[in-house]
Amino acid sequence: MTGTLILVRHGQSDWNLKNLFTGWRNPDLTEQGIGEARHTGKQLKAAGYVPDVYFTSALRRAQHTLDLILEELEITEVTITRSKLLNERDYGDLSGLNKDDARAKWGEEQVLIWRRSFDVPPPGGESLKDTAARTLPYYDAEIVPLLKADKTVLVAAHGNSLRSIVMAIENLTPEQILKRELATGEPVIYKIGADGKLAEKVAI
Ligand SMILES: O=C(O)[C@@H](CO)OP(=O)(O)O
Repeated sequence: MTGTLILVRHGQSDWNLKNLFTGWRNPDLTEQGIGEARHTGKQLKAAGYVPDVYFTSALRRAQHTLDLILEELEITEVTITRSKLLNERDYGDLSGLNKDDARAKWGEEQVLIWRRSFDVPPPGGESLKDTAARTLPYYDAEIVPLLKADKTVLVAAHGNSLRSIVMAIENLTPEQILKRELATGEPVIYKIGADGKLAEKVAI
């Protein structure tokens, strides 16, 4: 028997569209982002997924994404656990800055290091390693026991908070996770075995 884990990055946010570092700032979805979230819900419904348990972050763009998925799944009676431990990586002093302006100021290479290195945090913010240090204990304590009990769990969260979980589940190296991008609204689906480890990655 296996549990099913569905990870969904939020749809395009207003600050994704404006090309701003977002982190813990709290923009909502754009019209495109709303469409992406609805599309995810429709895809999951068409594939027959009916999650038992729902998690999201403390940020609006992820919560709104989950609400839209639930609407498409036509699920109204639901308990949602919202935790800031699933929040996006904190971008610190870069939050709110334009990514192109940051490249012009600090150089392409430095900005890439801040964005995609494993353990170099942006000034005043979190590295992916720092993010994993809060997401993974939460995942292990709150989500893995449900998966071991054969539940289907949906987590609507963020590019980097989900990358930290994907890295652990797929046992990726820091070099491999650097290159892994999660598209807005694109679900990643895993079957997780009774040992809590990856049994199978499922295409949708
Ligand atoms: O701004 C952010 O919080 C993230 C996700 O959009 O950006 P990046 O792709 O640089 O990790």
